[in-house]
Amino acid sequence: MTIAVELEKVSIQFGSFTAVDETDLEIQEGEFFSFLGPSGCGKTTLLRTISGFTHPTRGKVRIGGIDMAGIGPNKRPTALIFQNLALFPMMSVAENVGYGLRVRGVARGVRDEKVARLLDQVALTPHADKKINELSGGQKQRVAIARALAVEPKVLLLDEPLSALDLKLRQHMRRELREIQQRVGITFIYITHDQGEALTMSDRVAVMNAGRIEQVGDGRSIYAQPKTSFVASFVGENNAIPGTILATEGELATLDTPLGILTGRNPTRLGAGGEATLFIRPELLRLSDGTPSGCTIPTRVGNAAYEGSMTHLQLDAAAGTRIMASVIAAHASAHPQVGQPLNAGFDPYHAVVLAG
Ligand SMILES: Nc1ncnc2c1ncn2[C@@H]1O[C@H](COP(=O)(O)OP(=O)(O)OP(=O)(O)O)[C@@H](O)[C@H]1O
Repeated sequence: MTIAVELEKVSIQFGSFTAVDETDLEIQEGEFFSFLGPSGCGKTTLLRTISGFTHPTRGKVRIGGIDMAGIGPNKRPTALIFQNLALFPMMSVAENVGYGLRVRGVARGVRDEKVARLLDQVALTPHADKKINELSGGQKQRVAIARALAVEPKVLLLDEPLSALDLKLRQHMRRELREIQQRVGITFIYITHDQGEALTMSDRVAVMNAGRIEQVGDGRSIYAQPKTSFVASFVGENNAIPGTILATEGELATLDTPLGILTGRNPTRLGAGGEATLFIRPELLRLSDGTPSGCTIPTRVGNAAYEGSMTHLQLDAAAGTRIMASVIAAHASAHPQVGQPLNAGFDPYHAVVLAG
């Protein structure tokens, strides 16, 4: 595989504040790659650095193997789509898409042909003559993408482009963006604080926290095999139970916690004696009024919220700890009485023990 974008020990400082800290990363050609992280973690700063609007304080950015130091945004093989899209309201859809070609002096005939092909790729051919304010939110997104693709970037950078849309349209556009990316086959780099967006669209996701990438992987491994406490808590719902490691054996670590002695996988090979947190996903708890096999946390039902297909239970455990459990609503254990005692059990291989 060929590397489209490479960051080598990139640090970006604003005065004494470090927005991005010694980051190494390789993004492959044709990959849909997302940066996921909370507000202020440095996602936009990294994207602006790849596009050339911000310069690294230290380290190198390479695109297509070429060091981008001293190369301005207009000279890079990248295009950036902003959150507000920045479309030209007085121009038609076709004029917007052809704008970049017109300013580059591309001849009319060539331009028209290319605009027609791009409109077809983003399914806007019937809307070519409309003005921007005659379009829906999703159609405007597609105009912005076609306009960016017109100048044939090798890498398309997208800065939270769906955040202004309502939930239904956002979910629809996730599929559309992914389909457009697969059709045109170039690298998409996408930033978002919405984990659903990142996990559903991307080949790989980088989870960022406070200027550092904590983990890179496909959606499944980020969700099921978090490598840090931050990733375990930030991506998806999780129960976090702090404790002290009593013993380790093979892949497993056993913790002394306020909720009892609990065991989980120990992927980072933490040693006995240290403080750690055991994470167990709400949907991986088995609820029973008997004694389930594996680890058991005694609880009482605090609250049950029915949400269509799933029921979300809040369970009160020892030491004022609240445990979340999600059960398929059709399942018998999804309808307990408030105050009823229930044991929440789990298979130790479904839980993970991480530092912090
Ligand atoms: N030009 C600047 N001068 C000073 N500090 C800046 C500048 N640009 C960004 N920062 C700081 O760098 C940090 C990272 O900002 P950045 O915009 O990259 O975050 P983000 O992860 O994209 O957040 P959001 O999701 O809110 O857009 C923030 O603390 C921000 O205040």
